[in-house]
This record gives sequence, structure tokens and C-alpha cells, in this order.
Amino acid sequence: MSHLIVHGGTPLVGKVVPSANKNAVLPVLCATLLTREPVRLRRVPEITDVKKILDAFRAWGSSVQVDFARGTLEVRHRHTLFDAARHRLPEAMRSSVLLVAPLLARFGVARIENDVQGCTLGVREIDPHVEVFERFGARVERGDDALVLRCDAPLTATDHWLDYASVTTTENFVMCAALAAGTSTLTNAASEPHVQEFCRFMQVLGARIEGLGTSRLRITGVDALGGGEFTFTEDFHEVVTFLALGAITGGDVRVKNSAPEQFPLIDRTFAKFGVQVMHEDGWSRARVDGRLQVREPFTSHMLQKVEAAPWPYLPVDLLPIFIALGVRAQGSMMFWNKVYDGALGWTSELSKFGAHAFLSDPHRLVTFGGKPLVPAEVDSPYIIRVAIALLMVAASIEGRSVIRHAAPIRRAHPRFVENLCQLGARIEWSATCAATPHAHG
Ligand SMILES: CC(=O)N[C@H]1[C@@H](OP(=O)(O)OP(=O)(O)OC[C@H]2O[C@@H](n3ccc(=O)[nH]c3=O)[C@H](O)[C@@H]2O)O[C@H](CO)[C@@H](O)[C@@H]1O
Ligand SMILES: C=C(OP(=O)(O)O)C(=O)O
Repeated sequence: MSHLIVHGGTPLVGKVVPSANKNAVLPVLCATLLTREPVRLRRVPEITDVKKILDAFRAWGSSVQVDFARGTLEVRHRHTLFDAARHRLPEAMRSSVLLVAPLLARFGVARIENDVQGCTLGVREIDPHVEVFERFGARVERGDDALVLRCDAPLTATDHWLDYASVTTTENFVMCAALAAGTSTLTNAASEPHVQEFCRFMQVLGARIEGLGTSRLRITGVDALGGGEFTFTEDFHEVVTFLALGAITGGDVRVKNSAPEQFPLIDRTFAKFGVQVMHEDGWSRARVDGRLQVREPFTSHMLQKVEAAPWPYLPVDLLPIFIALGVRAQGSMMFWNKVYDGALGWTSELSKFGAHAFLSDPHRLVTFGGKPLVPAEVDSPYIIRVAIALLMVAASIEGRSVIRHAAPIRRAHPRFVENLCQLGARIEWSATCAATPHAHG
């Protein structure tokens, strides 16, 4: 069931409670390996990346009790054993690399599998990770199917300045430093909302972290981390996605959002397309006056633009969502992905809908929006938010479209299609692209 059949043209209306952020949940899951005490997590999403990590835990002898219907997980790594010659880490997901720090800290050995790429966005380096592990005392061996890292002595504190504010490298640094003897500092640390949420979880376990949310983190190692309980907050990616789906279909969607303080730049980005976002009483809502329209800049001879880069810029993972709005909004918009060199190639698929988008270089795309669009069959790359962006465009067009290979959505968004159907969408998963007699409605 990897294709999405979309009968578009229905305005989405209603309320939706987003799930937790995959990019917060996965580092938290990996960090549970740092303690032998029980950890209880709430609002754990039923997504494929989570299931892969839990399968690995079970294979290593950890106790895992998960109830996805209630969103609860109790995990305990008391009798866990990891053998680098026998055990593999999950593949085709980036967060696999987040298992390395806790495995090194606990067992003195870990692997980085050859395929830890995750979404196919271009180069996704492992060198910054390896540098961090080496700084903490690990040595690296190249194998055929993986790098093997070993540490003969306990990790020792270090100071490090990253080449760039890498999300998962920052999380690996924090996990290494949490139990390393002494005080470690990381400069040019990432500060995305999910990095902050992860650091708050580490504090619940007893980690001593200062500078949370800034680009310099100071971590003082402790002898042992304890157990604890933690409840995940709403995923800002889902908040933005549901608001944008409401706007692009001409509907009215309200989305639960406990952290509107993270949204000023996101709100201003929506406003560039003529979408007003309001936050009230823990809920967010998007309103379009008239039609989607690119707001003209005051600077002459300049295209209106959306720039995405490490936080506190607009997150790159949101760019496809705004590109979908750009295709629909009257006027021209330049999208600038300052992080990835291979994240925009998929935009040629947009022409199948009749959309006009011009890829000026690997980092910049211009949409000439507001053209009449037709339903189409399109192929999604292995990029979660691109499958969603293609679905957004399809949902805004009257008629039957197919998004082939949309399964990556399941890596991050539980009950995604069910949520959309509750808002009035007519969308269903299908194993084939053939016409179905009855679309889910
Ligand atoms: C599991 C997880 O949390 N995944 C997220 C994490 O991946 P991840 O932690 O892999 O992303 P990084 O922050 O390391 O950046 C990804 C790649 O972008 C390039 N790069 C990045 C920044 C920069 O200033 N210069 C540069 O060259 C590098 O090739 C790097 O490998 O952060 C990415 C960037 O927000 C998100 O897309 C991913 O969803
Ligand atoms: C790129 C993403 O995930 P990953 O880093 O796991 O591939 C994403 O969540 O949009």
C-alpha cells in the first residue's frame, strides 16, 4: 500500500491534534539506552522509524512494552547486550546514527551502517559524527558494510566546534557528554525545537546541560543517568502541514499547538502567500482572504523569497510544504534551500499537474504560481515532506490524482490519511495505481 489515491477539490475543515515530532522521538528513544532504569514515554507515534528502533532494542534483549493506541511506551535496558559482529543497526533512516553514542557509552563499541541516509536530500555526511566520537576517545575501523567504532576506556569530556549546526551530530554530542567524565562544550550546536525537546528529556534523566536552545551547549558528565517519564509535544511539521492543507484547499483547519512562540517566522512565511495564521488558546488556524497570492516585495527587481536553513531560520523540512503553496499562489516565489544540495530535483514532477516551476540551481527554485492545474499521476522520491507536498497539490485540484511511492509519509506521520479523511479529504492508500470503484470519503 504505497500509493496514495487522491480525489481532490474538497475544502478541508475541522480540528486536528498533531502527533509527536519524529525528530524528537527518535533521539529520545536512542537516549534511553544510556540508562538501566525504566523510562516511560507518552504520545509515542506509531511510525515505521520508531518500530525499527524498538525492533533493534528487542533484538538486543531490552524490555519494550508499547501501546500505540494509547501512545505509551515503557522501555528498560537492564539486560541489554550489543555485539557489533552479530547485531545490525536499522537502515534507510537517518536516526540510526543516533544509536551510536549510547552504544559507545554503554558497550564501548558501535556501528555506523553504510545506509544511514534517510530521506534522499543529497549528501548526508557522517564525518561530523565520526569527528565527535573521536573527540570523546573512540577509534574508527572501516568495514565492508559499516564503520565500527570502539572505545577501550570510558568517554572523556571534550570541547568541539562543529563545521555547521548539524541536528543529529549535536544530539550525539550531548549523549556522549552526558556520561563523560568532566565538562564538555559544543559550539555551533543545532537548536531546532526537536533538539531542545531532546535536551529536556536528557535533563529529566539527570543530564546536566546548559545553554539549551542556543548555539553553545555546556554539558557536565554525571556518573549515571536515572529513569523517568516524558510526554512529547506536538510536531511543528504537522502543525504547519495541516494549516497549509487547510489553506491550499480553501478550507478552515484548526490545529492544536502548544508552542506558538516557535512560529513567528513560520507565520510570516505563510503571510508571503496570503495566508494569515492565528494562535489562540492553544490552537492555530490559517485563513486565506480571497485567493492565495504572493505578496510583492518592496525591493524592486527582487523575487519574493523563502529561505530555509538551520534553526532559527525556517526549517528545510518545511520547504516542500511551502513550495506546494507557491504552485497555487498567484505570483512568483523563490525557494532557497541553504542546507541540502539534492532536495529540489523532485520539483519536475510538479509539471505533470501543469504547474510552472524553474530549478535555477540545486539550491534554488522559482515557482510561477496560479496556473490552472489538472489532476495527475506523479512519483514521490524517498523524501517524507515531498510526498506530502505532492499530496497537497493533488488535494487542491478537482479530480483523481495518484501519488506513487508515498510510503515515506509513514516514517513520520501516524494516521495521516485518517486525519485528512476526518477533515473531509477523499484520500486512500492503495497497492496499485488502478482506478478504485470507491474512494474513501
Ligand atoms: C532524524 C533527524 O533529525 N533528521 C533531520 C536532521 O538530519 P541531520 O542531522 O542528518 O541533518 P544535518 O543538520 O546534519 O544536515 C544535513 C546535511 O546538510 C548539509 N548541511 C547542513 C547544514 C549546513 O549548514 N551545511 C550543510 O552542508 C550536510 O551535508 C549535512 O549532512 O536535520 C535535518 C536538517 O534540519 C533535517 O532535514 C532532518 O529531518
Ligand atoms: C529528512 C527527514 O528525515 P530523515 O533525516 O530521518 O531522513 C524528515 O523528517 O523530513
